[in-house]
Amino acid sequence: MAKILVTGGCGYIGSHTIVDLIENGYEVICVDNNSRSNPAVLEGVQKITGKTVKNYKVDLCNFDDTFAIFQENEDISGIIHFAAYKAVGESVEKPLLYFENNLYSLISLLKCVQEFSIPWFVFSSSCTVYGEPDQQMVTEETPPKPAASPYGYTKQMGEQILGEFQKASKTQAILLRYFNPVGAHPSGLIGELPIGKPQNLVPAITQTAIGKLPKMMVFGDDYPTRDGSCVRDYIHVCDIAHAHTLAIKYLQKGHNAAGCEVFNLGTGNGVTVLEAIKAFEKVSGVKLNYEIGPRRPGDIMAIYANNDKAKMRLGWNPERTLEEMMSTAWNWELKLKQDSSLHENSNFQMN
Ligand SMILES: NC(=O)c1ccc[n+]([C@@H]2O[C@H](COP(=O)([O-])OP(=O)(O)OC[C@H]3O[C@@H](n4cnc5c(N)ncnc54)[C@H](O)[C@@H]3O)[C@@H](O)[C@H]2O)c1
Ligand SMILES: O=c1ccn([C@@H]2O[C@H](COP(=O)(O)OP(=O)(O)O[C@H]3O[C@H](CO)[C@@H](O)[C@H](O)[C@H]3O)[C@@H](O)[C@H]2O)c(=O)[nH]1
Repeated sequence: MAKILVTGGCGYIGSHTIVDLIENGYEVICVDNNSRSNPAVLEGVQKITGKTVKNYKVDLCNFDDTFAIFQENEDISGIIHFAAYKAVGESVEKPLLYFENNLYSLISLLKCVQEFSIPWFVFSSSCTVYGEPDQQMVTEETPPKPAASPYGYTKQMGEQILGEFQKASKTQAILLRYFNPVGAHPSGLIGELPIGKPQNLVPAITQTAIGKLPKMMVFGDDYPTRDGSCVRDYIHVCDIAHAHTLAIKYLQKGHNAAGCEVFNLGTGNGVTVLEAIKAFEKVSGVKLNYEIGPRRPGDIMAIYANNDKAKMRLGWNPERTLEEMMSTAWNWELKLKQDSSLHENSNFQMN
C-alpha cells in the first residue's frame, strides 16, 4: 500500500487522519516538530490502530532536515500537509511568526516534492478564505474575500502557492477547506489539546462544563440570525479525517483532472452558538454556566458549506451528528481529566 507522509500528524486533525489512513491500509510516516503538540498523541494512535507510527521531529522550515526525510523514504507517494500555526488572535499579534512558519514550511516541503517527484499533495485550508461571504452558504466557486487575519492570509497564500506550483509540476494537488472541526475519536484516546485558554467554541464548552473555566461567554446574541448568535458549520473531526483518505484515493485513481482541486468540508448545516450549547447540555446532562457577552471582533455572522462537490467527486458522506460531535468532545475532556500525561501539552508556550 502507498506510503503517505503526514505533516503535523501529532496535532488534532493530523492524528485523526493518521488513524483513518491506517484503517484504510495506508502506510504512514509523520513529521511534526511538536511545537504545538504532545508527541504522546502517537501512543493514542498506536492503541487505536495497533500500528506504531514513526515521527520525524523536524521543523519543516528547515529545508535540509526536511530533505533528509525524503532521502530516507524514497517511496513516499503522497503528502498530507497539516503542519501550521492556527491561532487567529496570536497571528494578529505576531504576523511575521505566522507568515514565516506557515509559508516557509510549505515552500520547503514543496521543494522536496519537486526534487523527489511526489505525485500527490493534500493541503489543509480553511473556510476562512471566504471571509465574510455575501451568501451564508458557500460553494468552492464563491470568490475569496480579504482574510480577517494574518493566519487567514497564510491559508489564501498557501492555496495560491500550491496552485502555481502545481501548474509547473506533475504533482496533483487537493485543497481541503475545513469548516469547524470539532469532537474527538470515539475511543477517547485522541482529541483536541488546546493551548492555554481555548479560543474555539467546543473546547470552551467542555472546559467550562468540567470546571477548568469558571464560565464561558457567548460572543453576541444580537446578530440577524434565528436566535441572535453566530452560525457555523461544525463537522466531526473523524469525518474530516476520512475526507483526507478519500482525497488520496481520488488522486491515486487519477481522477484529479483539474490538477489542483478545491473541496469544502462541512456538513452543509448551519448551527448557532446557542444551539451548539443546547446539544452539549442534552448529551452531557451538564447545565453550562454561560453568559451572553459582546460580539467578538472579527467574527463572521454566518457561514456554512455547500458540500455537494466533496460528496459527488470524493464520495464523502459526513455522517456524524451534532450530538456525536458533542458527546465525543465531552468523553475526551473526561479522559483528559484522568490522564495527566496529556495535560503536559501545556508544557510549551505560545512563541
Ligand atoms: N482546527 C481547526 O479548526 C482548523 C480549521 C481550518 C483549518 N485548519 C488547518 O488544519 C491544519 C491542522 O490543524 P489542527 O487543528 O490539527 O492544528 P494543530 O495545532 O493541532 O496541529 C498542527 C501541528 O503542526 C505542527 N507544526 C506546526 N508548525 C510546524 C513546523 N514548522 N514543522 C513541523 N511541525 C509543525 C504542530 O506541532 C502541531 O502538531 C492546520 O494547517 C490548520 O491551519 C484547522
Ligand atoms: O468562547 C467562545 C468561543 C467561540 N464562540 C463563538 O462560537 C463561534 C465559533 O467560534 P470558533 O470556534 O472560534 O470558530 P471560528 O470563529 O469559526 O474560527 C475557526 O474556524 C475557522 C474556519 O475553519 C478557522 O479558520 C479558525 O482558525 C478557527 O478558529 C463563533 O460565533 C464565536 O463567536 C463563543 O461564543 N464563545
